[in-house]
Parts: sequence; C-alpha cells; structure tokens
Amino acid sequence: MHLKNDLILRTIKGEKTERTPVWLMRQAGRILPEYRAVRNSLSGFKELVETPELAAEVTIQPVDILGVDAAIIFSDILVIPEAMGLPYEMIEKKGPRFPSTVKTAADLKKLKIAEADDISYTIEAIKITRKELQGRVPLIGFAGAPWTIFAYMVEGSGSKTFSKARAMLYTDPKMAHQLLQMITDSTINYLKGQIAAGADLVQIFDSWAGILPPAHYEEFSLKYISQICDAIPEVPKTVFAKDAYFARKSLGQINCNTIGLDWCMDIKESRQLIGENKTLQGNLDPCVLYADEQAITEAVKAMLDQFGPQRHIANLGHGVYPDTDPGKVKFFVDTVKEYSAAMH
Ligand SMILES: Cc1c2[nH]c(c1CCC(=O)O)Cc1[nH]c(c(CCC(=O)O)c1C)Cc1[nH]c(c(CCC(=O)O)c1C)Cc1[nH]c(c(C)c1CCC(=O)O)C2
Repeated sequence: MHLKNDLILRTIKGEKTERTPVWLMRQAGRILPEYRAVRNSLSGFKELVETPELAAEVTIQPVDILGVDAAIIFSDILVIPEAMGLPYEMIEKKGPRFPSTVKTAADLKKLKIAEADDISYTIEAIKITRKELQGRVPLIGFAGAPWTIFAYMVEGSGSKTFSKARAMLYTDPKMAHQLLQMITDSTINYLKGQIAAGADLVQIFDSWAGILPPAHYEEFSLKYISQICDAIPEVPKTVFAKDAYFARKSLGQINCNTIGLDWCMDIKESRQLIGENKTLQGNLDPCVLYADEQAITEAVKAMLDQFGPQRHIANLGHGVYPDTDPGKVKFFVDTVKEYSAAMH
C-alpha cells in the first residue's frame, strides 16, 4: 500500500527529510482516556490484546489524537511465551505473572516452537489496522528480545534483580541456550507473520538488557537478536536494548537498521560507538513530560541539536509513563515537528 507519510522509512535509509519523524514507545494504551474507555468495556488487558478489531482501534488512537508518524500494533511481548505453552496473566496495577515457570529440563520439554498462527489475534489485528490506516503512517510490528522473554519465563514475573533468570545462565547454561533458541525460532516465525500481514518495520524490545554483565549480554542476548535480524531481510529492524550502554559498539555491528537509545546514553558518544550507518532512535527522559511546556521545548531542542537532522527518529528513552498528561505528549510531538522542520 502506498504510504502518505513515509518519513520514518526514509529516515531509516539515511535520506534527507523535511523534518524528524516522531513516535513514542508504549503510545498505544497507558496514557489515553480513549484507551481506558475501550479497555474498561472488557474483562481486562488480555481480552483487548485478543480482540483484533479493538486492538486495531487502540493502535490507531495515538495517530489520530497525538499526530505521531507511526502506529505500533497493540499487543504484548508476552504473547510469545503463551504461544510456546507458558500462559501469562496480567494483574491489574501490578503487571504480568506466569502461573508456571521454566525451572527444569522437564519444563522445557513441555514447550514448543510457536508459529505465527498460534498468535493469530495479533496477526489479524495487523491486517485490520493496516486497512483502517489507509497508508496514513507506517505500522510497527514488535517482539521482545529472546533474553527479555527468557527473563519472564524463568522468573515468572517482573523483578528488580531477575536473579532466578540470571542464575540459570551460571547453573545450567546449556538449558538456557536451548530455551533461548526456542524463543528465537518462535520470534522469527511470529515477526515473519507480522510482516506478511502488513507490518512495515519491526522493533525488538530488550527491556532487561542492562542487568547482564557484558560478556553474558553478548552470549545470551545479542547472539539471538542477531539471528533474528539476519532471518528478517524483508523490512527495517530497530533494536532497543535498555541500559545496555556497554553493548552499543556491538549493537552497531549487527544486521539491524536502527538502534534505540535510552535517556542515560550520551547521544554523541552513542553515535561514535555505533557509527554512521545506523539510524538512532530516542531518547528524551520520559520524566521531561511532567515539566512545563518551556522545559519540554528546551529539552526537545537540546535533543534534536545533538542528534542532528538526519538518521534520527525522535522518541522517548523508554515507554511513556502511564500517568503522563496526554496534552504534554501532544506538545512533545508538535515541538519535535516544528523545531526539526526549522532545523532541516
Ligand atoms: C517489558 C514489556 C512488556 N510489554 C512490553 C515490554 C517492552 C517494552 C518496555 O520495556 O516497556 C511491550 C509492549 N506492551 C504493550 C505494547 C503495545 C504497543 C505500544 O504502545 O508500544 C508494547 C510494545 C501494551 C501493554 N502492556 C501492558 C499494558 C498495560 C495494561 C493495561 O492496564 O491496560 C499495555 C498497554 C502490560 C504490561 N506488559 C509488560 C509489563 C511489564 C506490563 C505491566 C506494566 C505496564 O507496562 O503497564 C511486559
């Protein structure tokens, strides 16, 4: 389908553009009252994820309301473990929980490699979204990085330390690699399904990258992210490895197009480490959006000046926080558009 706004795709190729594209991680859900309204009409988060028409509706809301330059499909990274045979629950105000976790070889044996068809609700949601967007903006597909998915499958929930998951890397590295490979194969199947359904680009979220020592990061995370990137030549790929400042040089060498930066990563230093051939995405501190408009304007300008006019997709350094005023988010989007247009 012809895209009326392909700023992100041109920026990823390194082309000169009329302004910097902008979207927000976790823009679908979390902040909009319009999302809450849809969500409250259902039994909970999972029902929304599994109802394609409504998932498509909340995917498009931020495009209509905030004016972002891309939609990201409404789903969750945890649909992969579920499709492999390890279901999750989403506990209101607390987050995800796995009633059973992977502890032993017997637990591993019960799992399978997921096919895209096992997550047909999200594949269907992508088809509907794509149709309803009518080419207004590109649609981003996504998955969790194998290490981050592994962390939830072994730990069973969120955690400050993920000590059960990290322990397995020392106590049974062979089993850890087996599980990581199964997650990787499942993720490749799933992302290929998303692309066939109409995703224009994909992002891999390695939310728990930063808790691994650098050598473990290379062995247990980057290796598998790299496999995924190599297996998906069809569309541009973004890798966001939160807190993995130590891995920026290696990330610059894998087969992806864009690297996401969190707000603690120095922009110029990141550009030096990653090199000139990748597009960078990020990286405003999500807390800037609690400040007044003048402070937001100054922070946006400082960010845009440091990234420069090319090979930059403006975003926050992590997902937008749930209690952020949507008006401030809109102001952020508008400010990026206005100031970057002047800069170009
Ligand atoms: C670690 C992780 C998860 N999910 C995700 C990550 C990686 C990104 C990151 O680091 O923030 C990714 C994700 N989750 C969701 C999306 C939708 C698309 C988007 O707007 O980006 C995406 C891309 C919806 C969601 N996923 C979740 C919600 C909130 C559920 C609700 O109350 O409606 C949404 C909109 C629930 C979720 N899902 C997860 C957690 C820890 C939680 C609870 C805390 C929270 O994020 O609100 C796992």
